[in-house]
Amino acid sequence: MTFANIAIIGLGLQGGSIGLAVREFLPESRTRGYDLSAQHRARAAERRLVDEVCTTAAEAVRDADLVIFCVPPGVMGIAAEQVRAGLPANALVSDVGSSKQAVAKALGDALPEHVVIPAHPVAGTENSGPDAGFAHLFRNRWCIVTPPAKVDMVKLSGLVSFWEALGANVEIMTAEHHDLVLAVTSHLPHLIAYTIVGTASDLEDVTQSEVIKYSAGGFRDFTRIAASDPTMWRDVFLSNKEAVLTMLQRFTEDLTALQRAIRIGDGDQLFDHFARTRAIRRSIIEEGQDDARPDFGRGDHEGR
Ligand SMILES: NC(=O)c1ccc[n+]([C@@H]2O[C@H](COP(=O)([O-])OP(=O)(O)OC[C@H]3O[C@@H](n4cnc5c(N)ncnc54)[C@H](O)[C@@H]3O)[C@@H](O)[C@H]2O)c1
Ligand SMILES: O=C(O)C(=O)C[C@]1(C(=O)O)C=C[C@@H](O)C=C1
Repeated sequence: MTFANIAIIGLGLQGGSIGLAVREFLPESRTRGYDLSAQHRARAAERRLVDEVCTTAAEAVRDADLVIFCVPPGVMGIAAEQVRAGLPANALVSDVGSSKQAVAKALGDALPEHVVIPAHPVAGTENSGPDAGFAHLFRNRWCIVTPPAKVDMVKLSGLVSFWEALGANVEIMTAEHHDLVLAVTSHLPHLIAYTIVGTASDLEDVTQSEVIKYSAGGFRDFTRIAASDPTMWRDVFLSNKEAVLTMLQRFTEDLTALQRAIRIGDGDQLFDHFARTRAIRRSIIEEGQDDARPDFGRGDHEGR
C-alpha cells in the first residue's frame, strides 16, 4: 500500500523533514501541510516543505489517505480535533510524538472512527520550526511504530513501508514498552542536560561567560541537548510521567552509589563502572548507529 495524498499537520523540524523526504524519496506522493502559526506557514511555503501549504487543517487533510501529526505531544488531541470534519473515513492517522501512550489516547479520543497507528522516528536535533527540517533526517535512524493490539495489517504494512522509504529502520513494539525504553534513552538524558546546564549557570561563583568559555568539552554536548525546544520537552515529561519517574528513581540510586564510591575513595568501583559504559559506547559505534549522523556536530548540515 502506498499513500498518494499525505497531510502533514505541524511544519516544524519533523513535519518539514517528512515533507522534504517524501518529495525526494516518494516523488509519486503529494503532500499538503498545515501549521497553526501563520509565520511558520509562510516559511514552509518559501522552503517548499510540502507541495501545498493550506490555511486550515481541514483543507490540508482533504483527500488524504495518510495524515501525520507533527505537533508537540500536548496538543496532538487539539490538532486531531481540527481535522475531524474534513478527514476522509479511510485515511490512516499517525504521528511522530516522542511519547506514545498518551499521544495514542489523545488521537484515538479525537478521531474514534479512524485507524490510528502511532509512530516515533528516533531522529531529531535541538532545532525546531520550519527552518530546521531536512530530507535526510530519518536516514539510518530507528522509527518505532506502536500499533494497537487489533490493527489493520494493510495499513500497518503501508506505514512501515512509508518510513522505510524515508530511510528509517522500523521497529514495532507496544506503546507501553516504547515509553519505558525512551524514558531512559531519550527523556532522562534531556532532563539531565537541562539540569546540569541550569546548575552550572546558576552557580554564583561561575559567571555566564565562563560557562560559555569552558564549554568546549563534554559540557558542550549537554548545552546542545539543553537547547532543545521547551514546549516539546515540557509536553514529553508531562505525557510520559510514570516511565520518566521510574527511570529517574533508578538513575538517582545509581548516582548515589557513584557519589558514595567517590566519598569513600572506592577507585575500583569507579573504574569498573566507567569501563562498562565505555564498552557500551564502543558497541554502539560498532553497530554503525553513530554513523547515521555523519555530519552531526560539524554544523555543515542545513537546518542544524
Ligand atoms: N525534535 C526532535 O528531536 C523530535 C524527534 C522525534 C519526534 N519528535 C516529536 O515530533 C513532534 C514535533 O516536534 P518538532 O521537533 O517537529 O517540533 P517543532 O516545534 O519544530 O514543530 C512543531 C510545529 O507544530 C506547530 N503547531 C503547534 N500546535 C499546532 C496545532 N494545533 N496545529 C498545527 N500546528 C501546530 C508549531 O507552530 C510548529 O511549527 C513532537 O511531538 C515531538 O515530540 C521530535
Ligand atoms: O539528537 C537530538 O537532538 C535528540 O535529542 C533527538 C531525540 C533523541 O533523544 O534521540 C530527541 C527526541 C526524540 O523524540 C527523538 C530523538
